[in-house]
Amino acid sequence: MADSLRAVGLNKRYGDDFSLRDVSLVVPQGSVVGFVGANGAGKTTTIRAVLGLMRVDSGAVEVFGEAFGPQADAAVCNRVKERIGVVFDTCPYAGDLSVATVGAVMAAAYPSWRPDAFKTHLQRFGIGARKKVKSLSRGMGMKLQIACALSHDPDLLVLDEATAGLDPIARDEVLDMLRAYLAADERRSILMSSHITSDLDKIADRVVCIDEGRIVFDEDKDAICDVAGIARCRAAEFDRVARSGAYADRELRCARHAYGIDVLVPDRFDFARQFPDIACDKATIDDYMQLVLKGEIR
Ligand SMILES: Nc1ncnc2c1ncn2[C@@H]1O[C@H](COP(=O)(O)OP(=O)(O)OP(=O)(O)O)[C@@H](O)[C@H]1O
Repeated sequence: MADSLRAVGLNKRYGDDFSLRDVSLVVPQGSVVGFVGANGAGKTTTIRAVLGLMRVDSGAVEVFGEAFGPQADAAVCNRVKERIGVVFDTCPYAGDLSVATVGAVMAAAYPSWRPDAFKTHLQRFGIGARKKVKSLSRGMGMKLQIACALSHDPDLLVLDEATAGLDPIARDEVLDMLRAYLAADERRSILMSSHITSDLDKIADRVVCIDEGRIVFDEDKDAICDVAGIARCRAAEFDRVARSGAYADRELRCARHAYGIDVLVPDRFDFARQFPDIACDKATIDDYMQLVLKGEIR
């Protein structure tokens, strides 16, 4: 299938403090791409860049195969924008608006707006239509944004920390809604940034990690959560693994603890065959990120 979103070589400099450096990102149709990274790594900046909400110094973005962004054809961009649902980490609607008025504003902006779907999502989230935006808690504000984003049947959802501020039950409910959204049309796709990597574990197909404005890995989720492993070594075992010739120079990442050394290995099944006496657990996205970003290289 084609790509819903393709960003190539994005560069953006914010003074001397921060730059996006050659950021490329692809969201294939029918897939969920999780976007992770530490605070200040550049996730929101990248998302704003791909949504055309800021000018980049160089690079290109295509959405649904069309050039997209401040430099692209305005009519094309407006058409494309109608097919994107966006949720930011803070509620963007004016505080004095009622929830019903937010719905009316969305209906005017999106020809594909479905009032019945909006009503259903609000009911599911327990948000009263008469409530003022300013009276909503942070979690309710996020739910309102999610209800809005899903009610115009977008082909691409871009979620920046959309589950932040939601309790675990609400997060699971949102993940269910996202699964239903995807199941309704196989071409739909999602780009979602999150610090709650257990959510991405449940829904993502790929995980892209950014650090200090650069993409540091772009991996199949199963390669991280099913295939990769964390070997729990003692010092002598780690030496044996590192000298075995099974791994290239600088291929292993490790973290030393008082009780031993955790080593990220790319394939835990292969590791178990070669070193059956050393325990090797599944990796989580958090383990993988920590070791790739902060691990000692061996
Ligand atoms: N308009 C701006 N002007 C100058 N610097 C900015 C601007 N917007 C963001 N930055 C800087 O860019 C860097 C990346 O910020 P960004 O919001 O993209 O990070 P993030 O990965 O989304 O972080 P978090 O997880 O904390 O939300 C930060 O150092 C931030 O201070």
